[in-house]
Amino acid sequence: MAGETVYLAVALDVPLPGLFDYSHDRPVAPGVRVRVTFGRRAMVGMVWAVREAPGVSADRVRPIDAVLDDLPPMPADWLRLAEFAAHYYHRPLGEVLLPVLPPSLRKPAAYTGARSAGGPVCRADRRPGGARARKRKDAAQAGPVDPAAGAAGAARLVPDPARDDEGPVLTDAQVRALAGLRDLLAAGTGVALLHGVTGSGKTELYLRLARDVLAAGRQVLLLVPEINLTPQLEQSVRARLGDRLAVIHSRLSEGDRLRAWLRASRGQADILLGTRLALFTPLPRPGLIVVDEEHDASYKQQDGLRYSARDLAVWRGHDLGIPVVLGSATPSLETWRHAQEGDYRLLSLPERAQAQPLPEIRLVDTRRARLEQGFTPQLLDALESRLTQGGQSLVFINRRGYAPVLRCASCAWVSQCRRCTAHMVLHRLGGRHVLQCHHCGDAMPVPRACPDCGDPDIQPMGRGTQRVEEFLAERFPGARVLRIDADATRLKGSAEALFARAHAGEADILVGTQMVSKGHDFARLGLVGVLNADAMLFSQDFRAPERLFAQLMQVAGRAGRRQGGAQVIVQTDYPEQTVYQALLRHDYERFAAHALEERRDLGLPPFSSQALLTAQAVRVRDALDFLEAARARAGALPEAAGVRIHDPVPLRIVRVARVERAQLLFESDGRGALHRLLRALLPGLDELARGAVQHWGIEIDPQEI
Ligand SMILES: Nc1ncnc2c1ncn2[C@@H]1O[C@H](COP(=O)(O)OP(=O)(O)OP(=O)(O)O)[C@@H](O)[C@H]1O
Ligand SMILES: [Zn+2]
Repeated sequence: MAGETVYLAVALDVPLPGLFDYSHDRPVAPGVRVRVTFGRRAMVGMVWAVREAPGVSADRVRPIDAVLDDLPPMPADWLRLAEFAAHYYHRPLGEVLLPVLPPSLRKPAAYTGARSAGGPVCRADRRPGGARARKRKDAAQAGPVDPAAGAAGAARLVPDPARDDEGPVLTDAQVRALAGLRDLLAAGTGVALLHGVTGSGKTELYLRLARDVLAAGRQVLLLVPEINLTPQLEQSVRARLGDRLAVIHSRLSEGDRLRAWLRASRGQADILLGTRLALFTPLPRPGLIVVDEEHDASYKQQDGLRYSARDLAVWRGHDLGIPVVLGSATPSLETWRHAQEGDYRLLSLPERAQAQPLPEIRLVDTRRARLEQGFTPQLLDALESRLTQGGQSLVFINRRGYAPVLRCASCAWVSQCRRCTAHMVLHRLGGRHVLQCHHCGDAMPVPRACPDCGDPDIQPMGRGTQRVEEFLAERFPGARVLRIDADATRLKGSAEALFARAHAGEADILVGTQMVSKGHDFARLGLVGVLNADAMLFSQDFRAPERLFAQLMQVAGRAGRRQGGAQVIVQTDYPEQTVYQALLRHDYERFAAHALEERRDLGLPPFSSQALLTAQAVRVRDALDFLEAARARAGALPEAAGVRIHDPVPLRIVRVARVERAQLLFESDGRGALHRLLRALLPGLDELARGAVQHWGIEIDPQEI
């Protein structure tokens, strides 16, 4: 074969549609990476197909620079997943295939130069603990080989049977749910929603099910929403299922990420635990996908390919013919509806596993209260009495920094970002205060006096985690107050360290944002206080109540997991709102029924499908004009039948880093009509966007509107 020119259709991560033709002297299998020159840049691309003739004239086709044969071709099912994602999210293939690989596999520089040593894969394999060393270790650790499971050729490993009785005696509800999950395994396909209240032992069931899958010689993909939840789960998995585990998330070093990816994709790891990006790891023996806290917004990628890892997990499971388990105390309404309609099998854990009752919830009406730094006397009293009893408390406020805005007492000046339509947030940094914009990252010192009128009396308004921390430390001098938020955990390793201290009981009062609200199992936590929940109540986003309810249920669920008598105090101006009334009764179903009815009346998801066209320009007028033109063009297409096209509107925070943004919402009752319209519309939009529009993009199933 060598010598004959073939043409390779190569996917590249460039913002241009289509594939790019290169030539080579022999065919290269789809799914193999190649190094090519694009314009003047060296890039890593992926071969998608071999063609007999190029799509452009042959003398313009360049040869590829090198075939990167340090890995076998990406497997067919992985290529199908990427192809589906590209198609569904309306993106060029190259913008899916390459960004989802570990970074070192898509950097041309990693393969050139004397020190590349044959590329990152070879380097990883040569390291102590790399593949070769691993192989020996794995062989030594592995249990007996199960001859019956060897159908696919590979030697299948059975976990050590002695581990079988580990773990608690299951509750009746767990036994029933586990039987349901095992039915799914036996059937080899299907989606289950494991709806279990906080602390009901969902994790325990994932572990039991994973054991079955491992025993059959298959791999488990276990997705969690947040990096901070991986250490806790990693520990349980190792303790119960052994060390054939790989962990993937975005905070790993490139080397660690590549090694974990290699171990999973070579079948050396039986369990892959990770955040959303782990979904795109090839698995040679997949047997089960679990998506824990499936409702969590972190499963949605918010830039580049705006995919939902939860939705793609369901697709991948179906494509592979393996079961998918979605777990949550507060399922997304999309998932809940699937379960109601019978598309997903609903399995419920209505009670906590350790016979602890759910915490008592109190709504404290802040309209009539005398507040001290945002705290009602009821909450302060409750904190006080927990302190005396030696219990731990959590004050939850979803706002980081010291205060959301600085204001002049005598004129109208407020700390406004120069580059965004947003306030600059006051932060304490070391011993000083600075102003920071949460949208563009701009920072500036706090002015000594009002820049407009010169009055030195400028005051912080409202409060964030830092101010709450400061207040509590003053108010309760003996208490150890520990703040956990994005600022406190910025340094590598600091999140682990802070959570370890919280878990070890080295804090009496935790102050935290949503980071602390999910998944954690703090042993002594008996009181949760919620400040400022109302901020989310009246957002224009139709999903705001759903998110607020889920967040409150989650944070409430941190309390009293090991001891009774736990309490949750939610301060609100609107105790009569449905969200709070349902929360009071821990009643997800009531909330979901109410919210679904509203969505049905308004034709909103899950009763319709949505897509959002966004545009950016220096002036919002230009973005709006473009969207208006797109709207007119879309409306004139025959595919527009059955699709509702809304009016273009500026984003709520219209300007970020001197760029103004607007959006146009498409909605239809059926998914098909919406996608047909987009497929007809999108290819022509670049032409409309010429001139003032800097960027436009399409987002399918947007989560924030
Ligand atoms: N059958 C059981 N008997 C006793 N304890 C159990 C049982 N099942 C689980 N547990 C324990 O109960 C606690 C809560 O379980 P787990 O973390 O699995 O709940 P969860 O439903 O995942 O909670 P959340 O949704 O709040 O994260 C854990 O400490 C777990 O070890
Ligand atoms: Zn800004």
